[in-house]
Amino acid sequence: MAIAYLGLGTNIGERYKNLRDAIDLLSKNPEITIRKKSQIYETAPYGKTDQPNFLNMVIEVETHLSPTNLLYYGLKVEEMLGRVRKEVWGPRIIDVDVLIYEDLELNIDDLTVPHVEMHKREFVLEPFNEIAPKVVHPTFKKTINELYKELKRGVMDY
Ligand SMILES: Nc1ncnc2c1ncn2[C@@H]1O[C@H](COP(=O)(O)OP(=O)(O)OP(=O)(O)O)[C@@H](O)[C@H]1O
Ligand SMILES: Nc1nc2c(c(=O)[nH]1)N=C(CO)CN2
Repeated sequence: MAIAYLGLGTNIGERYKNLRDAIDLLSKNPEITIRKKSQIYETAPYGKTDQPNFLNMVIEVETHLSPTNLLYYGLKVEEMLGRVRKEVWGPRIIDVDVLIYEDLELNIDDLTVPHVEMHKREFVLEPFNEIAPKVVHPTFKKTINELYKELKRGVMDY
């Protein structure tokens, strides 16, 4: 049994429903138990800025799935909700990212854990900090709360 954190994001269609549906599908998998859910945050688009605002949240799950199978199930949820991949960082019905999986650092074909960009993204760190401020980022050896505060202060240099 492992603890993992997933980031959810949506900026097309019925955004609240998209999050509800994604959580529903995640919890329908017998290998996944949702333990905590952050609030839903309305966030300005990061990276590619000429697109609608996002709703973002972070959830804590307990799972028997391996990191790769958790990723694949997240991709399946994206597919079931009708996401069509068009452009990197572009608009999406739902995005499911594996942020952290236990204290693992993995860099394999389809999966990099911790998520490579997570420490630079307020839309990830703010909800993550709400539900799990003490979780340690395995690469930087800093807590989510420390990373969040650093990002807010603008002192990140990695
Ligand atoms: N930790 C991870 N979580 C989710 N996807 C990952 C992760 N690491 C690598 N990937 C790969 O990235 C691909 C996701 O591409 P996607 O189109 O969702 O990127 P994006 O959402 O536009 O950008 P970002 O991943 O920076 O949020 C997946 O097919 C998956 O194989
Ligand atoms: N606010 C916000 N901006 C983004 C998001 C997101 O989920 N929220 N996802 C992106 C690609 O993964 C790119 N930019």
